[in-house]
Amino acid sequence: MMKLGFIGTGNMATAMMGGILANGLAKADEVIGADPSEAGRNRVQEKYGIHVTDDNKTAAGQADILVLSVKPQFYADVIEGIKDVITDRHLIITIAPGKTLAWVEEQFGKPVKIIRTMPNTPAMVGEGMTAVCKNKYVTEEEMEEALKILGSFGKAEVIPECLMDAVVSVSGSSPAYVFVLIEAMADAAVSGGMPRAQAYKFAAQAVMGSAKMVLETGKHPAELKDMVCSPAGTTIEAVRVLEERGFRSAVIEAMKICEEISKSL
Ligand SMILES: NC(=O)C1=CN([C@@H]2O[C@H](COP(=O)(O)OP(=O)(O)OC[C@H]3O[C@@H](n4cnc5c(N)ncnc54)[C@H](O)[C@@H]3O)[C@@H](O)[C@H]2O)C=CC1
Ligand SMILES: O=C(O)[C@@H]1CCC=N1
Repeated sequence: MMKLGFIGTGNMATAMMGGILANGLAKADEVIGADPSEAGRNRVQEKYGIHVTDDNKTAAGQADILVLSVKPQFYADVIEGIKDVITDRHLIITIAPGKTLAWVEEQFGKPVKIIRTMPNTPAMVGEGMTAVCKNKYVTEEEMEEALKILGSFGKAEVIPECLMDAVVSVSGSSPAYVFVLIEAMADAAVSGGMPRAQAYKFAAQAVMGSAKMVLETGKHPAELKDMVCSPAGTTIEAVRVLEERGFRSAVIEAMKICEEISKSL
């Protein structure tokens, strides 16, 4: 069995580990996480029983597949610190926005197998969406192996690298916009008299069901919207106000900023 390492055991690493361990793609004993923060290390150790260390080199040396799960700002320093122990045995998985295959390769300063991905936190509940691309040193078999691991916590799809910034916006960051939407919907339901806990459940289930309809019916979202809007009914009035307040444009403009920031990192 391959050993799996994580440099940085924060939110995204924790979400990925959860799916990988729950689906038996690795045993806790085969996973090691490195993090300078004691609280961060304790969290994953208590939750999953994996090995932890405060030394990135130790984790990198032991791992066959190594996920760089730190913020993009720390990538250069982290790579500088581990590159000596990285060999042609290693498969490096990146999850940072903006960090291209070419840039990461250059930081290592030698031929290294790199798979660039963009996951999202719904990985925590097995409903992640991960975009994947690779550099020329990664074989098709290694890519298959990586897709199995990344597919253990949701959907994983190969895309051309030039789409990665759009992916950051549409699936990497988008859970945050959806959480804001759910929170706002629940606030309105509370204002209508519903207890808060129940309001979150109703709002979240409606969002999940709507997403499932898009994925499973193959119908255009506009057609699905029209099916909800009864003539002279309640929904079309809600849609009218959303359009008047620029809901659609707010989403698009927010996502374009997100994409731009990703490009600049
Ligand atoms: N949170 C999300 O929804 C997503 C995050 N990402 C990417 O995942 C990466 C990690 O993000 P999060 O987990 O959200 O951040 P986080 O802040 O939760 O976790 C980062 C972890 O890295 C540790 N760390 C800091 N310096 C380190 C070093 N020199 N060596 C080892 N560990 C170090 C921190 O102590 C922290 O535990 C980022 O590149 C982010 O862009 C990608 C997709 C989604
Ligand atoms: O906010 C961020 O920078 C990361 C990348 C995608 C989701 N979270």
